[in-house]
Amino acid sequence: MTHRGDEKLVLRGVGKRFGERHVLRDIDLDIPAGQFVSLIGPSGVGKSTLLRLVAGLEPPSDGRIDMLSRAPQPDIRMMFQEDRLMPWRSVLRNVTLGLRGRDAQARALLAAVGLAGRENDFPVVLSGGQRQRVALARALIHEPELLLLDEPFGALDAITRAAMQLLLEQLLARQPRTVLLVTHDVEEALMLSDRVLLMRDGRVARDLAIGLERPRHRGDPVLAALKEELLDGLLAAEAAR
Ligand SMILES: Nc1ncnc2c1ncn2[C@@H]1O[C@H](COP(=O)(O)OP(=O)(O)OP(=O)(O)O)[C@@H](O)[C@H]1O
Repeated sequence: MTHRGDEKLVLRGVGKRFGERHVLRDIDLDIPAGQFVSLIGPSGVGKSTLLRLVAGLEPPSDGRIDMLSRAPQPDIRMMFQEDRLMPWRSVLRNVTLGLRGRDAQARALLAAVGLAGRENDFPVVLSGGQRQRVALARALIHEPELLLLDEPFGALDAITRAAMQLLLEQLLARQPRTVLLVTHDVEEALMLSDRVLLMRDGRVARDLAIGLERPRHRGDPVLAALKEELLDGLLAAEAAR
């Protein structure tokens, strides 16, 4: 489905309970088309749970989540810390999984993620960063209205991680998508996001607009000040657990 620019993700009074445990509460959010939003917060605060609710993998206990779109069935794709590729399928066949007649598009996407010439390789011979590139191509070939990223670069070394952040930024500049990213890395959130949500005690405690120009520079003093502010917020949220 082509990105039309008029979709919107809306959450109203969303809560989630697992038995007695109230993990998420009172989440109200409006995320317009093309916005890149990061979710940060202490471990166990409910970031992944929120992503799973938005993906429709689990129902909320309270409230509602709507993807307002002209598409009858908006496409939502998810990417995880593990690549979740099929080891018995080639790189190309992982990207075209469930699709027919899209080889040319898959090859072009693999070239865009830096894997030209690796189409016939199997995941086992790729590095962790390369496998995440395939996972990214596999998500993007569907031209999703919404891309849900659950710490997709969390298992990568710092340099590969920075390269993946840059790649994601470049791909999104060419083909904007609405993105929800869960990350523990405050700098990653600041490099990529239009908006950072800091979660605390199952709620959105801070909703910070990041108005920095792109491409962004890690040494930018405004970014450094925002980083400090978010780290302080994270530490306070951690202390309140
Ligand atoms: N299916 C489930 N059944 C019971 N409890 C669950 C379930 N899924 C998540 N939880 C609980 O909900 C809370 C939030 O988990 P979640 O994975 O969303 O946190 P998170 O913020 O993503 O944490 P992390 O940063 O460590 O990945 C945790 O206490 C977790 O144990």
